[in-house]
Order: sequence, then structure tokens, then C-alpha cells
Amino acid sequence: MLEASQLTAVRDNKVLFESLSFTLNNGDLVQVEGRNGTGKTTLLRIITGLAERESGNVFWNGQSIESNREAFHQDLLFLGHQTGIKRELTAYENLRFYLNLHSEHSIDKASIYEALMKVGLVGREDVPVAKLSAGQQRRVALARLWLSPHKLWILDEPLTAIDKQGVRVLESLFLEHIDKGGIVLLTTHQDMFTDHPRLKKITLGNEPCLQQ
Ligand SMILES: Nc1ncnc2c1ncn2[C@@H]1O[C@H](COP(=O)(O)OP(=O)(O)OP(=O)(O)O)[C@@H](O)[C@H]1O
Repeated sequence: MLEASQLTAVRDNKVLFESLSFTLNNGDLVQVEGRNGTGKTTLLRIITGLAERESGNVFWNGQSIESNREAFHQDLLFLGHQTGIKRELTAYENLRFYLNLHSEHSIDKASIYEALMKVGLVGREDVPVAKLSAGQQRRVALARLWLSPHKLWILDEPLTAIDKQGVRVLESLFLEHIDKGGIVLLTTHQDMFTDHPRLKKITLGNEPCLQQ
């Protein structure tokens, strides 16, 4: 369970949001929405501990993320604007690198190929990422979701450069993840989960609130 309590963020002398509180429970799928510059990325980065906040606290499983950093990071997958993908490595090598960092087990080639298949990169797995299209590069970053052991996914604009078919595949993956008790918190300007009953929203810009 993630709890944001009374978060206030100020940038350039402007209050982006004030006393924002919400709780994400196991099985929650939540979109942070709002117009450009309303503070969506700032909120996600504060929750992951990457950005400064004016006041407020973030708790993971009842403990503040600062006092509990290691356990929090073990459970967290954060995909930001910088995807952490190495451009000189191939898609396959990037995923192997990711698994090396995060899996306790020996590298399972079949899982890597399965993830590559899900994102439509089989046949392109040996091409350096720098030579892939923008959407294909994003797909390499997203392929890590299929290999992720993490419970909490915080995803900043994961759909950038992703085509409609790719969006539908990701929708299915997010639903699978929450069905297993995971949590997904994301931002997107694209249409996703239109009127889906499981989707909750945090709206920034006017009165911040968590809506069903
Ligand atoms: N490190 C920073 N220093 C100063 N101002 C910042 C910083 N980061 C963000 N801002 C400002 O805070 C505001 C919110 O930025 P943020 O990136 O959180 O918005 P956003 O809602 O994610 O926007 P978008 O939809 O365009 O991605 C913007 O006005 C931005 O200029």
C-alpha cells in the first residue's frame, strides 16, 4: 500500500499542488491527469523519492520511503522520461542487463524472448537500440514490465510514441498486473482504458482529488 499524505509541491514560486493526499491499495490502477505543466511528473518523482517536496510524506507499507528506502526500491519499478535503456546495446542485451540487476534467478532466455514478442521486437532483438525507431525504443523500455518482479509500477507517459495496437497490449498487461495484486500509477495524454471500471484518476490543476 502506498500512501501520499498532505503533499505540497512548489516550482518557480508556483504551487503545483497543495495538501494532496491519496492511498493506492493492492489492485489499484490510477491515472494522474491534468494539462501540461500541472505537475504530473513532479508528483510521480516525489512519490518515488526523486524530487523534492515542500511538505508532506510518502509511505510504503506504512513506513516512510526515506526510512524504508531499500524495501521500497525492491518493490518499485519507475519508468520516467529517461527510460534507462542503453542505446549502444541491443534490445536483448538491455533486457538481459535488467534481469541481471533484478532477478535472483539465472537469466531465463525464454522469458526475454517472450517479453520481446509481447512488444513486437522479435527479429529486431539484435539491433542496437540507437538504430530502432522512437516507438521501438520505447517498446524496449516497456518490455521490462513483462520481466518485472516489482509490485508497484510508476510510469510517466509510458505510451509516448506507442501505436494503438501497442496501447491495447499494455492495457491488458496493466490489468493482469493489478489482478495479481500489483499497483499501477501512470500518466498519459493518450486515450487508455476509456470508461474502464477499474481505472481511478487523480486530477491535477483544479481541485486535486482521487476519483472513482
Ligand atoms: N526542476 C525544476 N525546476 C523548476 N521548475 C520545474 C522543475 N521541474 C518542473 N518544473 C516546473 O513545474 C511545472 C510542472 O512540471 P511537470 O513536468 O511536473 O508537469 P506535467 O504535468 O508533467 O507536464 P506535461 O503534461 O507537460 O508532461 C512546470 O511549470 C515546470 O516548468
